[in-house]
Amino acid sequence: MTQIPPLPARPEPLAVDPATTAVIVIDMQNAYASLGGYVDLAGFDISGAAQTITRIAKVLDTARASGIQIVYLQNGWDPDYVEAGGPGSPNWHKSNALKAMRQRPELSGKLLARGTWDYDIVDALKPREGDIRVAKPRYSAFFNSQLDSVLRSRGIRTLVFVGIATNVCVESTLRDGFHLEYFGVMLEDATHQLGEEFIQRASIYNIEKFFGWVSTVDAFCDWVGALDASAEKETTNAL
Ligand SMILES: NC(=O)N/C=C\C(=O)O
Repeated sequence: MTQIPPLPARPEPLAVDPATTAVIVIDMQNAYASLGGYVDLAGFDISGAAQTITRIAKVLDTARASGIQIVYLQNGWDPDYVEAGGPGSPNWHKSNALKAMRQRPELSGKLLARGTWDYDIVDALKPREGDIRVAKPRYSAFFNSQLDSVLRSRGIRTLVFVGIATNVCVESTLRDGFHLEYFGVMLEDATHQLGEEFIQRASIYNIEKFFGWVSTVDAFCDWVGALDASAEKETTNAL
């Protein structure tokens, strides 16, 4: 029986079984990754998003080809924003999408509402057959969502994170996953921050030091490729 090599990661290589691993795609929606989407309209620099999309596409192609489960998260609310909460919710006060719509009423109903272009996953990363989609109404994908039961019912133990934004929904979800006993690995070059570059480094530090492991797109894809090659060799030898 083939030994599964550990996934190269920082601060140390991590024992990962691809059969109990999911790639978690955080909020790769037009809102976060396209010009004219919510974060662009709210004044954030999204010039790094195009490169992030290309790298995520490589991770997803590799994962799909070797049967690793992919779970897409989609951030947002119903078209009437009931799920966003009213003034009694900190989300009403802190969500820059809700603030932008209050300041610019012409945007009302257009940002992060299910059924809008803003809410949709970007064209280059559309989910395929076999991928799972989970809706999330808050930064952490574990809150008020089906994520935990979707993962636990499939025996998933390791979460490989890609998506936007590193310092908000990616880090929030990885942290909550840690507290729920999931092993979280962030592919640093398949994520992008909201805010200045030092913010990305701060999240990487936090994850590496306290909440999980940090790896890269190439390291992950090479690791998957090596697993596939050794499984193929084993099959050939058994014939
Ligand atoms: N997907 C995210 O990280 N979102 C960050 C901010 C927001 O949704 O307002």
